[in-house]
Amino acid sequence: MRGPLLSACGVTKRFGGRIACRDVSFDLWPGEVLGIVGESGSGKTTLLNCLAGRLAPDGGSVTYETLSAGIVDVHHLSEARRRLLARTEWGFVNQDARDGLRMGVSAGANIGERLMAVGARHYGEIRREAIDWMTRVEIDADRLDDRPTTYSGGMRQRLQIARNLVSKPRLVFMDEPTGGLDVSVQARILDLLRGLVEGLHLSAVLVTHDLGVARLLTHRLMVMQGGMVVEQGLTDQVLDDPQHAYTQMLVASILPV
Ligand SMILES: Nc1ncnc2c1ncn2[C@@H]1O[C@H](COP(=O)(O)OP(=O)(O)OP(=O)(O)O)[C@@H](O)[C@H]1O
Repeated sequence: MRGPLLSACGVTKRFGGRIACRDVSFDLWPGEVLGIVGESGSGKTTLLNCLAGRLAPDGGSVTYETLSAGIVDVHHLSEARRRLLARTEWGFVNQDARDGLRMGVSAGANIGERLMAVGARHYGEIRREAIDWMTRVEIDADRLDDRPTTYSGGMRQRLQIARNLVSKPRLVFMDEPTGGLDVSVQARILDLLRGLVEGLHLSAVLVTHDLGVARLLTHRLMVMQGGMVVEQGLTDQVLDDPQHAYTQMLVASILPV
C-alpha cells in the first residue's frame, strides 16, 4: 500500500507571542480531500500556508511524497525546488483570485503558463488545452485573449481554478475558494469544484469557515479552535455527531432555529 501523500507532524507557528497554530499532525492520503474548519482567527490559513511551504513553521515538519524524488521535507527544500514543486505537482487556489492569477496577461496565457511549467511546448496544443479548460470551467472560449482584469469575480475564480488544475496537480491547496463571492456564484463554483475534485480524483486540503462547503467537498475534517485541532474525523461523522463542545457549537450555529 502507498503511504500518505502529505504528512504534518507537530506543526506550530507563532507570530510574536501569539501561537497561530499549535502541534498539528495529520496524514493526507492520495485521493483524499481534507477540510480545515474553524471560526475566524483559529489558525486555518496559517496552517495551510505552512503545509504549502509558503510560511516556515517554528516547530514540527511537513513531508510530501514527490512523484520522482520520494519523500521530501517541504521546509528543508531549497527555495528553487519548493517553487518547482509548487508549479509542477501542486496547485493553490486563493480566496482572492487576483492573488492567484497574473492579471496583466490574457486568460489563455494564465492557463498556458502552467502547462509550459510541466513541459508543454507546442503552441497549438497549449491553446487547444486552454480552450478546453475555459469550457470546463464555463467561461466562453472567445474570452481566451482577454485579461482577467476584464472578468467578473466569479469568472476570475473559475479561471484561477482552471490555471491550477490544467497541469493535473497531485495536490491542491484551497483557501476559502468561494469566499467573497455572492451566493449564486458560490453555488456554481462549488458545483464545478465538486465535479472536478471527483472527476480528477484530486487530493486536496481545503480551508473554509463554511460547514456547507466542507460537507459538499471534503471526505475528512479537522476542526480548529485557537490554533489547535480539537476534533477530526470523517466529515459526515463530525458534522452529524460532533463530539467536542466547540464543534457542537459550530454545527448548531448553522442549523435553522
Ligand atoms: N502575518 C501575521 N502576523 C501576525 N499575526 C498573524 C499573521 N497571520 C496571522 N496572524 C494571527 O494568527 C492567528 C490565526 O490567523 P489565521 O489567519 O491563520 O486564522 P484563520 O482561521 O485563517 O482566520 P480567517 O478565517 O479570518 O482567515 C490570528 O490571531 C491572526 O491574528
